[in-house]
This record gives sequence, structure tokens and C-alpha cells, in this order.
Amino acid sequence: MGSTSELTARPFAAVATPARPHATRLADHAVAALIDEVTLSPKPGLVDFRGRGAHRDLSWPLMCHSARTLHPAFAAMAAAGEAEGELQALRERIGAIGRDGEAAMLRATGGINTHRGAIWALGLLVTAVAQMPGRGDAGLVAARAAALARLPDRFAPAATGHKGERACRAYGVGGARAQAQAGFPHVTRAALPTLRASRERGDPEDAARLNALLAVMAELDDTCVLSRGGPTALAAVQDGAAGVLAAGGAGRAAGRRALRALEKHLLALDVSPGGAADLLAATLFLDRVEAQATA
Ligand SMILES: CC(C)(COP(=O)(O)OP(=O)(O)OC[C@H]1O[C@@H](n2cnc3c(N)ncnc32)[C@H](O[C@H]2O[C@H](COP(=O)(O)OP(=O)(O)OP(=O)(O)O)[C@@H](O)[C@H]2O)[C@@H]1O)[C@@H](O)C(=O)NCCC(=O)NCCS
Ligand SMILES: Nc1ncnc2[nH]cnc12
Repeated sequence: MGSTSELTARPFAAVATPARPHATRLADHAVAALIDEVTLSPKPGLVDFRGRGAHRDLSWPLMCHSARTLHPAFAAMAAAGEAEGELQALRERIGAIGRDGEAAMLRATGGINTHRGAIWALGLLVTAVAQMPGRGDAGLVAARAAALARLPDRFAPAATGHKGERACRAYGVGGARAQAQAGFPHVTRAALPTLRASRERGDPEDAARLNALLAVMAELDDTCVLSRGGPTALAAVQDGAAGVLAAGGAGRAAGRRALRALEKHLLALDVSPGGAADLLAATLFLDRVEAQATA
């Protein structure tokens, strides 16, 4: 987690270093969700505790280091959410913090994109929770985050030139931006209900989380997959994930066999569902926040 020296060493985009316990706790939850996500195994194509998946430049230690580096950015976004009532001003303030957070991530990783999508999704959610003290309902938080995501940011570059943006244009999908603007439907309508249904039927926690990831993969237009493998690879990810769930999911022997086959297939295609991984982290964050609010 962010040490005091980390918190004071890098002030984020004109936002005072947060000395707010609630903001710090929300940043703790966001970082923990990222570390839980990357550690969860076995994830098909993705970095996990076992290895690099379909990635050559990412690893579990690098992803954990990146996650910890983001603590001050999440704390600054939460502090901004607590302090700022006016949504347009807040949108532009967290946009600046998000861009600074991205720059900190790239410094920490030597230029490798580990968590750009996660900064975006978790940044919006952390800010939204901070605006709603004592209320952890995932649907309300996601709706608040969506309202922020839909506001324009006058200081954002008109085009990022990133792979996700290019994939959105090439394949006519909405990507990370549209997912947030729609209120994270794959999180609230697929991943969270799957996570809870799996727990209720007695699946081990890791299997419940893998099932939540698969529920996202089965439906998401993941621009990470599209960028590397186009629509054919996206269909393989979506159909494969749906097949694992239909076979009983990660908590059942048949589901685990299907999951191993899916992993082989994605490695052969050299694709990785990075967008779905970000949304799993968002799911785990909202799950933690809800649990804390009702504790
Ligand atoms: C709006 C932004 C997210 C900018 O997005 P942009 O259009 O510029 O695109 P990307 O840089 O590609 O970022 C989008 C990332 O979002 C994830 N993602 C993909 N599809 C979806 C989806 N359908 N829904 C939700 N999220 C999705 C994904 O992130 C993960 O993948 C990253 C690794 O991807 P990549 O670099 O392609 O990696 P490799 O395959 O390993 O590359 P090679 O090895 O092949 O080279 C990883 O980072 C995961 O996080 C997409 O990559 C936003 O950034 C923005 O506008 N920010 C400005 C600041 C701001 O306003 N902030 C507001 C508050 S936070
Ligand atoms: N576990 C993971 N592997 C690859 N890319 C990711 N982006 C976010 N989490 C990831």
C-alpha cells in the first residue's frame, strides 16, 4: 500500500495530498482489488500467479508493483470526490489525476502499459464511492461513476492514439470509455451476480472469482483481444468463456477441463482479455465496498 513517503513524494495534479482516512481506505481497496485480480489463477491468456499468459512484457511482480504505485492516484481521486460537489469540475480534476496516475504507472514499469484501463475504471468508481459516504450499493456507485464518465473533459487530448481507441474505430465497438459511460453493465449485470451466485452455491472463492471473470469475457467487446486477434479471436474468447460456464464453471471438474482447453486456445491465438481483467478488478472493488458498507 502507499506509504506516507509515497503519498507525499508525488502530489497529483493540483490535488492536495490526501490526509483523509476514508480516501486512503478506498485507495487501499482499489489496490487490493488489483492485486487480487492479478493473483487469481488460473486465468486464460492473462498474467496470474503462475505466469505471464499471452504477455511477453508483463509479469505478476510487475503488475503488483504497478498496482501499489497507483495508490496515491486513487487516494487523490477519492479525496477529490469527497471535496468537490460540482460534477463538471470533479470530472476534469480526476481526468488530470488519472493522466498523472498513468504517467506514474509508465515510470514505474519502464513504459509498459499495465493498468491503463484499470486506472480509468477504478478511478471513476473510487471517486463515485467517495461522493456517497456510507452507501456502498454497487448499482448506485456505478451509475454515479457513469455520470462522471459521460461528462466532457476539456483538458483531455482529443485522441489518445492508443490501441484501444484504434480497435474501437476499426471494429465499431465502444471499448473502455463506453463501458464506463453505460454504468459498467458487465460488472453490475454479469460479474457481480455471477460472483454471488457462485459463492451461494458453495464454490470456493477463487472459483467464484474466475466465474465472474468468465461472465465478463463471455460478453465483452474487449479491445485488447480485438487489437491482437480481431473478431475471430474475440469470438473464441466469448464462446470459450460461455462454454466454461455452461460446463459448470471453475468450481466443477468439467468446467475446469473446459477452462484448460480455453487457456490453450487463447495462448495459441496469442490473445489476452485485459479489458475483462480490469472489469474483474472493478467487480472485486465494488464487492469489497458493499461488504464494508453492510458490515
Ligand atoms: C478512456 C481511456 C481508457 C483511454 O482509452 P483508449 O481509447 O486510449 O484505449 P487504451 O489505451 O487501449 O485503453 C483502454 C484499456 O481499457 C481496457 N479495456 C479494453 N476493452 C475494454 C472494454 N470493452 N471495457 C472496459 N475496459 C476495456 C484495456 O485495459 C487493459 O489492457 C491493458 C493492456 O492493453 P495493451 O496495451 O493493449 O496490452 P498488450 O496486449 O499487452 O499489448 P502488446 O503486448 O500487444 O503491445 C492493460 O492496461 C489493462 O488495463 C484497454 O487497454 C482512459 O485511459 C482515459 O481517457 N484516460 C484519461 C484520464 C481520465 O480521464 N481519467 C478519468 C478518471 S480515472
Ligand atoms: N492479469 C492481467 N493480465 C494482463 N493484462 C491485464 N490488465 C489488467 N490485469 C491484467
